[in-house]
Amino acid sequence: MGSLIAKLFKFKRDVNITLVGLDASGKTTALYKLKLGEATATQPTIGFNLETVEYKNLSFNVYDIGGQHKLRPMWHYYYSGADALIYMMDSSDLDDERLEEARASFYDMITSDKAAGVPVLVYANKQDVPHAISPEGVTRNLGLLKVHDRPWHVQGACARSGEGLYEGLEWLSAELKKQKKRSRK
Ligand SMILES: Nc1nc2c(ncn2[C@@H]2O[C@H](COP(=O)(O)OP(=O)(O)OP(=O)(O)O)[C@@H](O)[C@H]2O)c(=O)[nH]1
Ligand SMILES: [Mg+2]
Repeated sequence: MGSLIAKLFKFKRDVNITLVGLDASGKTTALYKLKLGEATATQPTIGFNLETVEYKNLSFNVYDIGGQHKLRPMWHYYYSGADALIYMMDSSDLDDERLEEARASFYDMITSDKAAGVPVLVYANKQDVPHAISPEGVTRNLGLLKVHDRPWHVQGACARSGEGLYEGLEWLSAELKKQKKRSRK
């Protein structure tokens, strides 16, 4: 009955998404591309942005958290209550130190007990830049092949043009649907 009413009135299910990643990886660009359909000029985020992005029957409340070094200790406050996590990776940044920082911050995220087991979507962003690391390379670099305690997916993307952003949300919505079905059993 509940689902019939939801269908009739097209009720949307709210899901909370926490979006993190190193500074300048493209989080805010992606958020506003999804929200407004255009690439907006961004400033480094101090604190967070919150926007709701409608996709199919879901309302994604996306918390986009600033990624500068001094802000990263704040990320974990936004993990509790998250239905899914998105990690934004700047695939064009081939600097060894930055790759290590990305790996370390990703590891902190997936070992946080505040969002244990929730699906993780990684955007391998900036695929438009020549020599960007491929989604397979990002998978290896972040150590995802060792992650077995949750569903994960790496999606190649270009936040400026929007390429790949909705494909990522498509994967997330399918995962969230599966989880909902499992929780009803
Ligand atoms: N070439 C290219 N540039 C991008 C892409 N996505 C974002 N950028 C650029 O990367 C820069 C940083 O983007 P932001 O969206 O502000 O990065 P952020 O992750 O929100 O950064 P913080 O708020 O500091 O954590 C901007 O100049 C964007 O235009 C992309 O897919 N390709
Ligand atoms: Mg930002």
